[in-house]
Amino acid sequence: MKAVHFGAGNIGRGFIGLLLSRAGYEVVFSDVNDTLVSALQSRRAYTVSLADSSDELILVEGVDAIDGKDARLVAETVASADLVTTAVGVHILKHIAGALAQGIALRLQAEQPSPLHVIACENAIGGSTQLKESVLGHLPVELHEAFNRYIAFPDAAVDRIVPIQHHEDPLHVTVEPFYEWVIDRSAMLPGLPDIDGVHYVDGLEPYIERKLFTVNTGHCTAAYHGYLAGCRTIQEALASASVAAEVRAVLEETGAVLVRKYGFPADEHARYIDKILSRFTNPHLSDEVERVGRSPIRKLSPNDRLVRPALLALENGLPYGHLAFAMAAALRFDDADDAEAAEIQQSLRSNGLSATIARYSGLAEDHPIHAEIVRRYEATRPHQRGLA
Ligand SMILES: NC(=O)c1ccc[n+]([C@@H]2O[C@H](COP(=O)([O-])OP(=O)(O)OC[C@H]3O[C@@H](n4cnc5c(N)ncnc54)[C@H](O)[C@@H]3O)[C@@H](O)[C@H]2O)c1
Ligand SMILES: O=P(O)(O)OC[C@@H](O)[C@@H](O)[C@H](O)[C@H](O)CO
Repeated sequence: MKAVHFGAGNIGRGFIGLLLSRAGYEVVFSDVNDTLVSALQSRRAYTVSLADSSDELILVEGVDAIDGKDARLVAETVASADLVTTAVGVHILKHIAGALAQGIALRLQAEQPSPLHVIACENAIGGSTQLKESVLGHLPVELHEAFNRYIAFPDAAVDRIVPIQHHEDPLHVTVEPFYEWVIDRSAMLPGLPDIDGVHYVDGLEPYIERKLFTVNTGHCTAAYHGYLAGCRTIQEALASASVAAEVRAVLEETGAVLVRKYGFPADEHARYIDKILSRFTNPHLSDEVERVGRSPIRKLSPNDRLVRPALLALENGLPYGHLAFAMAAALRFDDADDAEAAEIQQSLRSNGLSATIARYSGLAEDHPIHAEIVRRYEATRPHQRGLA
């Protein structure tokens, strides 16, 4: 069995590639990073270690790589694969869609095409569905019926913290011991063998929202407030009592939404929050606030980890003030190396606070959450780097 995995980065090697290889797949990574591609091609293996007190080194063998810039080669490799997965970043999905569509078109030429599952392992609601829409846009209408019959794009939720890291060996990756990979079985075609370690569910929404609105909302809250407090890492941020209190407060807000919406038992959800906070403070990891806060435009978008739970809170008459405070801190995330952070700062200078909030969050200027973000923003100052 062959899997093509787009993105030989931290999650690609440290999570998805590892599980697929253990499940018996020959994993072919497609990446645009020449260093990673040539190292994988020459060694056909890499190592993973766990961020705990063990010194276990996991060897992942039988892997290969192709140059993701070579669309023809990517298409041919997809044409002969049993499974396609991605971990490239949700904003990159549209860039891989063309070659993926070419590969799918090649498969669909066969008299009896073999089914294919394409699973986006990104931090987004409906990542595979978004990829499917992009791929469809590259395919002629006459292929759409066969496409819908033979190609499935089940949505997924993936959870494993893998910080940016630098090792002498560019392929080695250290990952936290915890992982969770949930796939929407209801969107799958018959015949794909279960992958060990994957949790299959009928209906992904509770899983992706619980993960995104707890792990990722808590994480970016720590990153944005930590950044303002002058912290370098998430571990440092959570060592600050004021930042840790904000993170817990935001998780109480999203927790109330999740318990109301999905009926999770409150004590079970409280344990889920505690477990996540303990993962953030793993002393064997050092995770920079710039990574966790990266792409603030994406994180402030209407369907993502801050605005969506705040809207659900408002709809249900629940509090959202700490979520608004995290959004205000996101607007102060002034990382010059982050193109989205730089764009927000430019918009604040050119268009002002109110228009910038409306533009990136989708919240109209007379929306109550918009007003709360303005109030919270005005209570912090950029160079103060401390909680108001
Ligand atoms: N790191 C984590 O803790 C974590 C956990 C869960 C989910 N995620 C999600 O997984 C995704 C990847 O995150 P990551 O931390 O592994 O990032 P990463 O930067 O380490 O890896 C992304 C890889 O994609 C490659 N890439 C970029 N454009 C490409 C293209 N056109 N074709 C093929 N490859 C391309 C990059 O070269 C890089 O190797 C993101 O959506 C992220 O939100 C990350
Ligand atoms: O990858 P992002 O930018 O969506 O979010 C940054 C982190 O919160 C994220 O990568 C977490 O480490 C991960 O989602 C844990 O499962």
